[in-house]
Amino acid sequence: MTRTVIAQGTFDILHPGHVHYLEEAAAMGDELYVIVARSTNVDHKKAPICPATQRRDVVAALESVDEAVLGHETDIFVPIEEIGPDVIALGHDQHHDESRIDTELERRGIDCEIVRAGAREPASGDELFSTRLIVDRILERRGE
Ligand SMILES: Cc1cc2nc3c(=O)[nH]c(=O)nc-3n(C[C@H](O)[C@H](O)[C@H](O)COP(=O)(O)O)c2cc1C
Ligand SMILES: Nc1ncnc2c1ncn2[C@@H]1O[C@H](COP(=O)(O)OP(=O)(O)OP(=O)(O)O)[C@@H](O)[C@H]1O
Repeated sequence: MTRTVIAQGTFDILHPGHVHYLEEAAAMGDELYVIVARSTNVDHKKAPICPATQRRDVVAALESVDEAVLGHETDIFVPIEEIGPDVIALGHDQHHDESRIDTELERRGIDCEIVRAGAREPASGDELFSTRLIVDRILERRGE
């Protein structure tokens, strides 16, 4: 019986933190689907720089990822219903409330575990494991 895992996020400018999260998510099952957030749904921080199609394509190229899909425009549970995962892997710092997701999964009759992944060990030297920090450094170095 194949154990299907779903991971999700913005994945704007890919970095080792993303790779770590997706490798951890992949290790939770046999196949990993990644839902890439639509730019319009990223409302809890600055909008992504790269379009969703580009962000999906880069995530899809990662070895740990079996399939990357564009998220639904308005109902984030549609891809969950379509894929029917055994596990939803949340990122170590993702703002989602597990109990709220759990309640909605139950309401929709979706039987699926929610597991939070761990953080990548802190960056060493001048490595940046955060899209926001990468953008900040670009602005700083390019003199904006
Ligand atoms: C269970 C689940 C399903 C999601 N499905 C979608 C979706 O269908 N469409 C979408 O645009 N975003 C989807 N998202 C992503 C959220 O919209 C949110 O933007 C994303 O979690 C951003 O997290 P980040 O700040 O870690 O990048 C989903 C998130 C979760 C937890
Ligand atoms: N350093 C990290 N260690 C482990 N997981 C990470 C790390 N950075 C991001 N992730 C995970 O990758 C997923 C997508 O995160 P997101 O696209 O928001 O990247 P981000 O670098 O955290 O963005 P930002 O820095 O702009 O908030 C989330 O589940 C997040 O928890």
